[in-house]
Amino acid sequence: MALIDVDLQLAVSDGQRRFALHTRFRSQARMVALYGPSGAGKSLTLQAVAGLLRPERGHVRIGGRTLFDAEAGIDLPTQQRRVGYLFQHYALFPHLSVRQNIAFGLTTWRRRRLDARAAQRVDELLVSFGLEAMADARPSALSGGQQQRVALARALACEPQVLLLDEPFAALNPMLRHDLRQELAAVCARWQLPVLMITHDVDDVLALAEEAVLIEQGRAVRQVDVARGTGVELELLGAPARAAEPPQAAAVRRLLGAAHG
Ligand SMILES: Nc1ncnc2c1ncn2[C@@H]1O[C@H](COP(=O)(O)OP(=O)(O)OP(=O)(O)O)[C@@H](O)[C@H]1O
Repeated sequence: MALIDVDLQLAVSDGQRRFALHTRFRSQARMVALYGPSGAGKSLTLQAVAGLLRPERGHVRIGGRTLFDAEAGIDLPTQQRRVGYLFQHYALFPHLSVRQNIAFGLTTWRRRRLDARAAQRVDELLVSFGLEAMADARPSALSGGQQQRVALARALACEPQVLLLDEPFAALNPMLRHDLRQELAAVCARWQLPVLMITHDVDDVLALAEEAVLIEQGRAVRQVDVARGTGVELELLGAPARAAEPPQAAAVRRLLGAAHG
């Protein structure tokens, strides 16, 4: 059984334009990158996995759990999907402290106080992300890297069974990216979660992902094994995998770079 098994069909429209999405891929890898040009449908895919968008057809299975299955009539609400979501630019609440940001998903509008177990979880996250000293600070007082850590801690607070990362490095300067890639890799290894990550940057793929799915014009077109530097055309699933020339990194760049001609 695949760790990540996604088959999504949906259409969105703003009244004038209609965008049809059909992304289908399966992976045994723990760290999968969704890569492709702007407007290709990467965020829509992630949103549908999280339950923020309802597909018309298809299914989402992660770690053996079915989150959505149109045919079987299964559509778990977002809160029950056990999904940790790291938004682009982190979407931290500026008026809340670091501690309150991390705790946010564990409270409700009616009940703002944490129970003892949830409070302990928040404390543990503050420690494991090295944020205790700034627990009462506002996000604006933190560096880009610290903000990313708060956002990751918040995504992990609900004890998710999958982590969805939307451009986790987009808000960072290139100097920080390198360090935070290492940090994110360590976090993912430590929490042993399947991760689906959107990126525009092939260096993110090379540094972090085991597999990358190339998304173009609303379709998952190619699945790339990063360690081997090989790819499979998804529209022709069942066809033999294409071998690419070494070195591995150059092959991955070429396979993914094909998105841009
Ligand atoms: N709610 C919506 N209503 C109408 N169209 C939408 C909606 N959300 C996204 N789209 C359109 O769907 C297409 C895919 O959007 P999506 O955000 O998934 O792209 P993306 O690959 O994540 O791009 P980027 O890398 O720039 O974030 C785009 O053309 C976008 O304009």
